[in-house]
Amino acid sequence: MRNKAYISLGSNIGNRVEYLHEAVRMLDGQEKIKLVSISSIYETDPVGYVEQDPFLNIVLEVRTSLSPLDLLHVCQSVENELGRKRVIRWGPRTIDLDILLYNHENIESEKLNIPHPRIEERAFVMIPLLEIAPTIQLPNKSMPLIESNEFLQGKEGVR
Ligand SMILES: Nc1nc2nc(S)n(CCO)c2c(=O)[nH]1
Repeated sequence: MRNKAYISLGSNIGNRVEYLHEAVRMLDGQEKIKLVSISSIYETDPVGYVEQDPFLNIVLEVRTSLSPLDLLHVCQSVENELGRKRVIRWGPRTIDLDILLYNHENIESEKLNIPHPRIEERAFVMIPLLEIAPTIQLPNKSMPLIESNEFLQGKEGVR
């Protein structure tokens, strides 16, 4: 399995830890996906639609022989299996899986944008990602994320 991908998982309804564990078990159970690393679980305030409960977030590193689109389909089937109902866009969800990175590829399509467009604005993504991949560098960037991201450098808002 020569492809490396990073996946962000979040849950803010019900037994959040169990939903995360079950989603990880389902991903790792796929023959074409191998779990390599899993971050700590972070409790995070909701961003986007803020009238909802806090999330638990993790980031995984996986190896896979699946194409980005097929990996997306697997993530979507895990969401459906665990009862994700898109009642309110950006609203509460039992489980949410977002593909953050796939090798060093840039993918822009209707169904899939990689790197995930909001990686650099979301501490709930960057902190667990950097925990498991401290030297990660986003495609088309000349520096590692930890150096290039203003948010992480504490410069955000300082002009
Ligand atoms: N803290 C936090 N806020 C979020 N807002 C949305 S939408 N989501 C779902 C992922 O896009 C989250 C999340 O996973 N964590």
